[in-house]
Amino acid sequence: MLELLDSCDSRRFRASKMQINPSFYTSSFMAVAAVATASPSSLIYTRPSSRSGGRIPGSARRTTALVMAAGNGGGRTMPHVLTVAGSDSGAGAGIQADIKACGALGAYCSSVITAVTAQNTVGVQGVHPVPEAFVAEQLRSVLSDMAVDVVKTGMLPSVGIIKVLCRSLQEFPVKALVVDPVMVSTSGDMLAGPSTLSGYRDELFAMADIVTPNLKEASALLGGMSLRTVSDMCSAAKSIHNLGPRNVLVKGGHLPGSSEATDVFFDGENYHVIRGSHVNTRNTHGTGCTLASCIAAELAKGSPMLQAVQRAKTFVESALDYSKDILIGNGPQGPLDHLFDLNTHAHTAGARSFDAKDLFLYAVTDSGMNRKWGRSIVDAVKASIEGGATIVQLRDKEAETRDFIEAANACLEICRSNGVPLLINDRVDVALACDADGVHVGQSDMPARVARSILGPQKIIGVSCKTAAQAAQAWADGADYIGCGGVFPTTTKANNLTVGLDGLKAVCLASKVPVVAIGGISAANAGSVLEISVPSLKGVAVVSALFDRECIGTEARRLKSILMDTSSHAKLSV
Ligand SMILES: Nc1ncnc2c1ncn2[C@@H]1O[C@H](COP(=O)(O)OP(=O)(O)O)[C@@H](O)[C@H]1O
Ligand SMILES: Cc1ncc(COP(=O)(O)O)c(N)n1
Repeated sequence: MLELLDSCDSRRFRASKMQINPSFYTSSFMAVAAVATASPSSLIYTRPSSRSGGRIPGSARRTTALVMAAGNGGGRTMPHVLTVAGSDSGAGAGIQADIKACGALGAYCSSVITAVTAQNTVGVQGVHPVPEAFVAEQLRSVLSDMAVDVVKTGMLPSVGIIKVLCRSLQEFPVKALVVDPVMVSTSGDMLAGPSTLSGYRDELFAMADIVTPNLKEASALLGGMSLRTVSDMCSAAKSIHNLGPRNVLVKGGHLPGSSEATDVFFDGENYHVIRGSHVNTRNTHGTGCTLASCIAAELAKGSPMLQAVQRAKTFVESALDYSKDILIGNGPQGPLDHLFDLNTHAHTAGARSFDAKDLFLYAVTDSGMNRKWGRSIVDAVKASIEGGATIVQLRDKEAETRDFIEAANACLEICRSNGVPLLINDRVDVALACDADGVHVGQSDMPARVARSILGPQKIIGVSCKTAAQAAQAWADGADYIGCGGVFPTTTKANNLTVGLDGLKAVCLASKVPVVAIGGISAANAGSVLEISVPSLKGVAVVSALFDRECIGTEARRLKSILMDTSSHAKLSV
């Protein structure tokens, strides 16, 4: 019983972070409650209905899975995206792109195939839709067995298939639905007939958390409206929003005469013009599928919607840039290399998985502050992640080693289940003992070079630096990032020299590794820090602005939104 309620709580924790589709949680909670009050054996031995072809019917199957998972002590779950889309034999778009994109972002991707296409870099040579009943059967197979977080749709070749999908989603609610209304391929070939427009408008959009049409698709959905400018894209986003989805992203990859790749995001209240650099390449086949899959993967990982969209956009831009010279096929539209990150490091055996974006909102704990507010380190870390912290560092200069390891293990569990790295301040032994993601060392702690030789190539190492020379040394010693500060005066660290915004800027300009700013940073000045606008500055680290506050979650949310606003307005590369 306790385990069941625990798992329910952690799901609700993620739900509140995503702020989408609460019905999923209601139904999961009810399923858990039903299991908790029923005899487990009566559920495990539910007789399969003949209509379901010998399988256990959906809802009972789901509750059975919960019982079994709880009975097994609960395994490690993964963020899970189900893509419902067409197969592209050339593997640049469709199901194949979706699986690669989700994999690259750390999400598991199951697939329901709606059509098989014969396709390559020249165009689409043939389309073979899968019968509706078999699409329904695939949906039931996946949704009745696996805890899918997010469903992402691609090519839905007929209204019948759209209706089948809607019925499945009503039977098996998920946390979020991402709809990419695929109609025409980059090569100009039709992938879904005009009759699907009514299916999207009348059935699927009302269930969607986000819809991601390109310019042609947005125009078709709006009866042929002409879309030539960003302002047209905003009007289109609003009109499509009126059709029912919670959010709309109109993609401007094909905006005529633009030197930027500009998309418009509309959440029903605010417009966000998301600008990216236009990559000059023939390899743009599958960008739309990739973008929607990345949004789905980020949502499954717990990101809020706007952040998911921004991360997806950055991923597509990086993939395009990395793949711009790749030669696959002889036609005009080549594919992307979704696994560019893996392939960039493929030559470095055991490459570590540090992502500089994780430095965005860096929470550094303080044992004294937690004592003062009467909360445990675990509760403090949990609240900071709930509020949006992207990396956590445990800093405790007083704890007994045994207590420190115990606390680190408990925090690691929370961090891992939320995809947030956990670093240990100074104590390389504690990091090794609990297999944390890495350490952060100061100038008088163990030298980074020694820490690297002890921890090996895969762990993350950060070093505190105040000068360009220290930053150069940290890089030479194998550091992954540096923390630069104190930027502003602070009471957290005695006798800490303040470098100011100018000192921070000088270090950022000199550093060959990503930088996080630290020292006296709070909601009042975080924006001014990011505004120094040096590409190596990836985020801010905060101590008292989170942990010396009554409500850590609220403060983290406030800081995160300030950072996101500043970075999107100033078009910073954080
Ligand atoms: N050449 C490019 N350089 C940079 N970003 C691009 C380029 N082409 C498309 N994008 C981006 O890729 C994403 C998919 O857009 P788009 O190509 O318009 O969709 P689709 O593949 O559905 O036609 C968008 O975020 C868009 O801005
Ligand atoms: C099976 C399938 N699904 C989607 C697309 C759209 O991708 P793109 O617009 O890049 O051609 C495609 N070409 N094939």
